[in-house]
Amino acid sequence: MRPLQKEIVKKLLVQPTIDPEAEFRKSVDLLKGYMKKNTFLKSFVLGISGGQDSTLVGYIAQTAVNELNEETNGSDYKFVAVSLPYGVQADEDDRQLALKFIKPSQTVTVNIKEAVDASVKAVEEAVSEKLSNFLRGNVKARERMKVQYDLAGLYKGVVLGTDHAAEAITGFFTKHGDGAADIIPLYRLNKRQGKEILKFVGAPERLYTKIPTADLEDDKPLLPDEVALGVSYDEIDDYLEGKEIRTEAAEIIEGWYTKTEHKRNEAINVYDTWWK
Ligand SMILES: NC(=O)c1ccc[n+]([C@@H]2O[C@H](COP(=O)([O-])OP(=O)(O)OC[C@H]3O[C@@H](n4cnc5c(N)ncnc54)[C@H](O)[C@@H]3O)[C@@H](O)[C@H]2O)c1
Ligand SMILES: Nc1ncnc2c1ncn2[C@@H]1O[C@H](COP(=O)(O)O)[C@@H](O)[C@H]1O
Ligand SMILES: O=P(O)(O)OP(=O)(O)O
Ligand SMILES: [Mg+2]
Repeated sequence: MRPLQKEIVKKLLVQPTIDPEAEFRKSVDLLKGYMKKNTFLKSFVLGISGGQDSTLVGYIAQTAVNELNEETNGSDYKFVAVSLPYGVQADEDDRQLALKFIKPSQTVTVNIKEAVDASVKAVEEAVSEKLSNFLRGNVKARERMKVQYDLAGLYKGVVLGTDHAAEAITGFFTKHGDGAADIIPLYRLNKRQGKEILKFVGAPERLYTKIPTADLEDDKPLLPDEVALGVSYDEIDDYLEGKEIRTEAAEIIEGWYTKTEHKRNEAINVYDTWWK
């Protein structure tokens, strides 16, 4: 293994192979255990995009809620699935399929378009400059984060995140946007391991064979993550499993990893040395 690869694999805790049933149970039990320990909490909140990762975390959350309600002979716990389109979402049918599969306790839809456009307009007017489509994309991700925290406050909940090893390694998330959450049940898994679990729980194939997209840029609708990153998830997954991959691909991954180190750390203070 390359020296940095060794370090990354150790840090991100990815196993070369998984038992999907055991890993599914681990994530469900994490959520249940956290609720039992923090008795004030009664709900999980998560944005459902119609993509692979939110389908999986949503299903894990609903399973945890169903089991908690069964075990307590009640209906106190709920999973709040949040649809957060910017205007009309191109892959809305996938979101509907994901919701049909998850069967969430509650669904909330908040169209973020007005809030995002108002925020962008205020900043542009203040600085007399335009924000690029890329920067506007990050405003969308942060607005989605804000709405999820509004709902968590309202429903005595925690916000779930979909970050996993294949996103963490590349820093492929908006800082304090989709990167902000209270619990991240997929941490330790790569992209193909998430697929394996979705297959195990019987999710519609379309949702785990779908091309991953952040879908944030107005001028590049449904832009595949792999195009934005310049490397495939297959290669990222192989790298995370400790396998040898093309040198060019390894260099791209390590370039993202190094550039985004700040996203995997708390805000920098005088005692920090990792950045030196
Ligand atoms: N279409 C797409 O696929 C698409 C579009 C937009 C964003 N994204 C995703 O969102 C991510 C967001 O982009 P981003 O990373 O440019 O924005 P970001 O807002 O997540 O991170 C950039 C911010 O981090 C801080 N920062 C940058 N370098 C730093 C450093 N060395 N030390 C400390 N702080 C630092 C700065 O505040 C900077 O504005 C992209 O990498 C991608 O994952 C995807
Ligand atoms: N359109 C969306 N509606 C609800 N939630 C969304 C939407 N787009 C993204 N999300 C949430 O953000 C994460 C990260 O998405 P990436 O595709 O990995 O960038 C996603 O899992 C949803 O929870
Ligand atoms: O986070 P999601 O659910 O949007 O999945 P993907 O990253 O595969 O688009
Ligand atoms: Mg997505």
